[in-house]
Amino acid sequence: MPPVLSPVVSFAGPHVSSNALDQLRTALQTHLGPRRFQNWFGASSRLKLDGASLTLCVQSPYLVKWIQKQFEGELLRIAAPIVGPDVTLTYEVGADVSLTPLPEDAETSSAPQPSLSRRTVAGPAPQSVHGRSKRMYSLSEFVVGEANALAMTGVQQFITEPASVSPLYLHGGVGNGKTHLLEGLRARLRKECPQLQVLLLTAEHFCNYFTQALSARTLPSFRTKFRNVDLLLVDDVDFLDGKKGFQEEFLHTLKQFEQEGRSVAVSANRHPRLLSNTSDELVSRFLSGLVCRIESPDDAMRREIVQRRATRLKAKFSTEALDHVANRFTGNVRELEGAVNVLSTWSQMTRSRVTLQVSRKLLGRLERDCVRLIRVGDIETAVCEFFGVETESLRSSSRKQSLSQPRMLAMYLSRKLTQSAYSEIGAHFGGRNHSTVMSAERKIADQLAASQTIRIASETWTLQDLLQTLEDRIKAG
Ligand SMILES: Nc1ncnc2c1ncn2[C@@H]1O[C@H](COP(=O)(O)OP(=O)(O)OP(=O)(O)O)[C@@H](O)[C@H]1O
Repeated sequence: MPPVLSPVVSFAGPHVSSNALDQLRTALQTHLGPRRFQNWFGASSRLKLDGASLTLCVQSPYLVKWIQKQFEGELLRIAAPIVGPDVTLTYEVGADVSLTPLPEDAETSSAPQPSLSRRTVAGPAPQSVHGRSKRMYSLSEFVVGEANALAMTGVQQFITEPASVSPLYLHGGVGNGKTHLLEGLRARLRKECPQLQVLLLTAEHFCNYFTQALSARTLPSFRTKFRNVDLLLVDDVDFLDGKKGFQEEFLHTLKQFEQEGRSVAVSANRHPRLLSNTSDELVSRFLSGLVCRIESPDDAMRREIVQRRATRLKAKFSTEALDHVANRFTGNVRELEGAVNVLSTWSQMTRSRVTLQVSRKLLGRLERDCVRLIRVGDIETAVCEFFGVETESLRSSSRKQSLSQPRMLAMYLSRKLTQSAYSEIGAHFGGRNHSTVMSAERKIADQLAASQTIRIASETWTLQDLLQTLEDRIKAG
């Protein structure tokens, strides 16, 4: 809760004295605390007073919006006893206000940093194994298509009006751009509004800081440091799943941000409802903002990503080679980029253009070396976990719908994601024959065509979403 405002200065009457502005600044500082005051009303903006009319000069329209939301009410309340009850507030943009630039924010160590004293903190280790600084992602480099359009819109909304979508929850499979979006978001915020204190860190780092504060008995200062940031971005919040103590602390942080009108964006590898070992309270907080799913990129997006990366690496690809790479690595963007790296390195080494033939040969080797084989057992495990059923039950002869539907889905996915024959799949799921598997495959295809929905616990899923979620989890291992 913000401190209760005491009328530090008495009403100055209609003739505002020249030091009214000083009184107002002092009162603001007392109310906001020196750090926030300095940040928003120090060198970065200028207050002018003419009679009862107060003007705040700031550098960008973005800042006006932000200050209106965050401080206008407080500012007028504080100003009233000093300037008079008729006080009005207007804004001036583009005045000669000097903005104090933020220090470079990248943490230079991969180890969790015990101190949060920087204005912004990059969470995951931003160094490569070679010790060079990691490239920071930007939103302009992010290829947008149907698979991630909602997430990108959510991010843009967070930039213009964070509170309207907070907490923003981005989720999707491995390597499909969640970290890229959060880093891009931070970079854009810093550019648009350098005063904003934006903290980006992984959930794992959050836990490390918390553990350290606990053992050093510095919990109050740990919490105060979080209180000082305007926007909190947390990558990989699924890390908290099953970690009760950390969840409580994170929930406490979210609540505090909410109470103070500050905003949070997070990313995770799955939908909040699939965080099965996360408290209901935290899940419902995640659900209360904007939840956006990021899917694997479609053909056109993959092609665009390959093209851009090849250009960035100054490698020449034939059109057929570009298509070949884009069609070969469909699972996630990280793998796609890895493939382009291999071909670009070859191109530089040989000073030659990457042709279809070269691409086939090199990627054929790469795939043999790295493609993870999915087994029917992996699919079974994922389906059982998702539906909360035991393996024995799934394999049993029971025809209860609560078992037959997940069993049919597991069979359908086994056909789709493995090379196993109908008879092998049938044998795996309780010694059933091949025609049972064929019939399961047909039924699920029909249900998909009919856009059927399925109810799991209290949640209704479209079959398509459910299958995609299961696929992502299986592929992620
Ligand atoms: N739509 C996209 N456009 C351009 N590059 C992308 C896109 N999606 C992902 N990438 C790139 O793919 C790589 C992996 O992305 P990123 O690290 O953001 O994935 P992630 O979803 O956070 O994965 P993880 O779940 O493993 O943390 C990065 O190099 C990123 O720049």
